[in-house]
Amino acid sequence: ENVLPPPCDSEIYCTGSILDQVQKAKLYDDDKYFVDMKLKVAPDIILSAFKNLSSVSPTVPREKLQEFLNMYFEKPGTEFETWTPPDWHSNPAFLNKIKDTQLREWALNIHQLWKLLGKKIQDSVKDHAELYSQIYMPYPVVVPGGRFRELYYWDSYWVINGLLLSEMRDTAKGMIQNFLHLVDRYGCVPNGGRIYYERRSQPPFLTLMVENHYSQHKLFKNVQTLLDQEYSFWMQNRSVLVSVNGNNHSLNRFDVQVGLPRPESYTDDLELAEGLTEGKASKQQLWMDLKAGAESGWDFSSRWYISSTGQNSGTLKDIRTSQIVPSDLNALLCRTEKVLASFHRIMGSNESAVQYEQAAQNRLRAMDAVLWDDQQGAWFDYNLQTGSKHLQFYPSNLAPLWAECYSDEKAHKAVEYLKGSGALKYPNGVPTSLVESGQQWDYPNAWPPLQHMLIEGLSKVPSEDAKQLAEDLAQKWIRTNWKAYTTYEAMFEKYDVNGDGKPGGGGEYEVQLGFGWTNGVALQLLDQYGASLTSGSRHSSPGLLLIFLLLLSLLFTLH
Ligand SMILES: OC[C@H]1O[C@H](O[C@H]2O[C@H](CO)[C@@H](O)[C@H](O)[C@H]2O)[C@H](O)[C@@H](O)[C@@H]1O
Repeated sequence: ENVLPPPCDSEIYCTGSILDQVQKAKLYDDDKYFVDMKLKVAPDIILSAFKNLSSVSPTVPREKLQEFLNMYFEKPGTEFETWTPPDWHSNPAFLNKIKDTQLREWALNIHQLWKLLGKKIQDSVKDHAELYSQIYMPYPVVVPGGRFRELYYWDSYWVINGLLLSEMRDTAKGMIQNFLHLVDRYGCVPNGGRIYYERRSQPPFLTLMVENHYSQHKLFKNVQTLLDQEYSFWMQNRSVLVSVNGNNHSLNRFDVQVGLPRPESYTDDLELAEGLTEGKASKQQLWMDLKAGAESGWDFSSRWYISSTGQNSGTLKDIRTSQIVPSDLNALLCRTEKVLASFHRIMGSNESAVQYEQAAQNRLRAMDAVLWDDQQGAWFDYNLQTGSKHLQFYPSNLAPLWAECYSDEKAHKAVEYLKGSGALKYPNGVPTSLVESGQQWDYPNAWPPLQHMLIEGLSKVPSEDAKQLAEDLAQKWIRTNWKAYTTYEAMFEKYDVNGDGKPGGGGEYEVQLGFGWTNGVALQLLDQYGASLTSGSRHSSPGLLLIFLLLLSLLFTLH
């Protein structure tokens, strides 16, 4: 088990006795608080001061620990300087597309939020990296908000799409440059901008970020090289061979070969591992699969459970993320391969373009063979332990529609699957699953990125029916976000499908507000469907109400 590397090399933020004792003492409500604090002096001085302190009593009493923290650590959030995005202006064109005046006003409020969520990291983080867990970024970042005081990888895809609608091209470009810088430094994009995230990633959206931003711009050779490098990271470290009907298929999974508890959720991981009887090795396995769950972005969900009987059931202790081949990750990589092929064509490197096209075709074939279920009519996660699919509903079962990675008539079947799944009956969005596990990536929570991928996927299906469904889901989601906003004056990271404007819950931390991807998705839907969306239900739109009143008065006249 010692072969596994720790989450990072810092003996304060990722391993060691200070981390262990401070987190176990539960001095703060959230374990993330301590690992986000800045050191007041060099790590060596802090380590030897702690050594002295624990030589008196190996378990340092709570009050002494608090004194020690007051002396050597600063509260989180001090690493930013005051900054307002210079490319922010008050009237981006997309606002004029929104017909409902209340929604238009709200969109302007959301647009204003970029000024609060945009942060510039001080130069001292670059010059004295050893004092911070925050990773220095050369360009300003837009953070999700709340406890998330750093850049997040997959969140930023929706943030950047929102920034582009807000006509903040420089801020969006800076975000992308930060991610390219991270690939250059780490070989992949870490989960988020903290050193304790550096040995795991998140769903790889960088190529699609570049595609959206550079569509009207020149693509540079060095950008292409870094995108290729990120792709290689996923192929070299996250591939798995699946054998079906005598054929081998290469697909991808989330898999983090890193030991120890997650520093930012240290006591959660320790407590979860407590009852394990099989010794330390199985603890390490649990912690690896928890990190792989975090890498998936779905931390945590029944989606990653494999119980002792091989079923997709159980509790968080049954998490086996690395033993599951996810449909959405493979759909995303398929779309990435196609975009990388087109980038290489633009750059004139036809040989590489052909290789990527071939990779996309191979993946399509693998997804057909391993993930597609013709009887059900959707793509399901594949369990490597049992060699079977998990047939429970998750919006990720429809991800290939969003990625446009499917063959034949599958799209129409998938729309029928969705209609029959039971997931469309909720008034406030599509739930993350139909299982109430207490985890945040399950029922009754609905998450912005999943709503967006589903809506975009349906809107691309060549059928009026699917397009109408997409629009109906957009209306539901906007109404949920709007209702919560009118009640709490806030945008949340997730919502409750039954709550009529109620934020989501569950999982290991309180629901957060801010919120980067929620804002990005709301702006995208308001842009796309702004001509028809209303702040009330569809039936209370002024047009329909007027027709209803006219009919009513006609009836009265006839009588
Ligand atoms: O601290 C617990 C976990 O928090 C993050 O996950 C959640 O927030 C992220 C930021 O919005 C989001 O990307 C992720 O999908 C959420 O589940 C973090 O990414 C995890 O690594 C961390 O353990």
